[in-house]
Amino acid sequence: MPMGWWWWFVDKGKKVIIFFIFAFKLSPNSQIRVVDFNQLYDKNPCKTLGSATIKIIMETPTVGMTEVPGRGRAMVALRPIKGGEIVLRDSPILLYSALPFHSDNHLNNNPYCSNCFTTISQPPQTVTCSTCASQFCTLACQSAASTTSHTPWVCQTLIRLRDYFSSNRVPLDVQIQTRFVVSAYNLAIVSQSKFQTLLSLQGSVDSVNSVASQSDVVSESDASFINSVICSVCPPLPVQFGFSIELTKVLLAKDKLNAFGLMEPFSEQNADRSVRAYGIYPVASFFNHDCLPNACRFDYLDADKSSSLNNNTEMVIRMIHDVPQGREVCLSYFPVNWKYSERQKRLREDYGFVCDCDRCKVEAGWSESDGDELAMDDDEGNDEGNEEGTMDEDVDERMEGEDGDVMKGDDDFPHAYFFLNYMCDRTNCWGTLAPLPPSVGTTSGVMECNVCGGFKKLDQV
Ligand SMILES: C[S@@+](CC[C@H](N)C(=O)[O-])C[C@H]1O[C@@H](n2cnc3c(N)ncnc32)[C@H](O)[C@@H]1O
Repeated sequence: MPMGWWWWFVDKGKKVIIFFIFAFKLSPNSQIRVVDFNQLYDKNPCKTLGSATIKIIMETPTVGMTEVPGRGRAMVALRPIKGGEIVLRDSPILLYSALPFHSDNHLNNNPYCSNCFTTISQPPQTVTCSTCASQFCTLACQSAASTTSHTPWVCQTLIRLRDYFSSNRVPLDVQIQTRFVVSAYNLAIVSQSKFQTLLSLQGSVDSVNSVASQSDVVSESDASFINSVICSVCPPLPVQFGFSIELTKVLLAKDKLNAFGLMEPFSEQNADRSVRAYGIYPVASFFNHDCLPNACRFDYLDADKSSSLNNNTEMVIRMIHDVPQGREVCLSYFPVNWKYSERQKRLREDYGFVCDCDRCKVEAGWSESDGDELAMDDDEGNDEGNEEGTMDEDVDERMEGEDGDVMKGDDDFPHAYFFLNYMCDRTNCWGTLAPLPPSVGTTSGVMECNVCGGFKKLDQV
């Protein structure tokens, strides 16, 4: 609940000065918005202040965290929520590149800012670190990074790791995990409180091991390898951070269960869009999975950064449709058109649970070929473009039957409604559609795709 105090006093008998101090014990999605500087002007004793009256609105929290047996922490609707309503804006405590180390110095191979991961395809825009040659989108971003994601320790570490990985062939997933561990230890250097937040997220080596097959748990040998590379190659970490193989393994488990994949820019020509960066979003991490989600996430990495109001790394979670109070709000951890066996495999091996959502209950009774009508693997049956096992909701997976033949009879396929209404049908997209935020009490008539960013009117859907 919000608690507020305010004081006012008269300055030389003419001006009234008011101070507000608020203390909060709120769910993380609550916001204060300064909405109107003048609205109270005529009704308020602050009249003599003219335009200095500020109205502060506390938005009622839409979701709150609770424990759900068998599912751990979960986000639940605290009141009826409309389709399109924003239930969370979350900033990352940690972002790291999903590209190999050798790509770092070449804008053609790695056209993303090393700090905020916006696309910087125009060389004149680029700012280059004079020590390690990492690229940044602006001086301001580089300057912000120097005390957060790109400290002197990271800068020196990158130089050495690029050298190391250019002369040793190491699989991409291990390079990406190494980037994560470096970012996580750097987080311990720059912010103990954020590091503790990272440690408080779901994920221990045991929890992943419990259901997953042995081949897919946080690999003991990968963790040892990454640990030894960081010990032997990187500048030493301050002793008090307790750098150890055990901590490295725990961190990798947190990453596996909680990292969100942030995708490359969408293009209809590119069926193999992959991840540009991963992010740990501490509150968004509390959303559980459902194979027919009622909310989806949007990111705006390539949004115009010229306005100081635009925080391009913020994640926005919006409702896909209305839900009643008390309903759990869930995301899908991967594109919703994946077939039953793929979804079960991913959730079991990477997230350590067996999904028994309503959709899985129905599809469990289908034959494999029924599932094929909904989703398609690549030729080897792999989950193309989504090999990192993290919450890559946006990864492209094509749904078979593009001409509209995906729908089975209603009895076999009760969730047909979801696919018709909330899945984008643009070539190579297959994102999820959610209404734009509603204006007072009404759902907006325009749907936005969380992958291609396209808009559709509800009556076109
Ligand atoms: C990103 S976390 C979600 C928040 C988590 N429940 C917590 O307590 O912090 C992912 C983990 O939540 C649990 N989880 C998510 N969706 C679930 C579901 N549908 N059924 C059971 N467990 C689920 C699994 O343990 C999974 O590894």
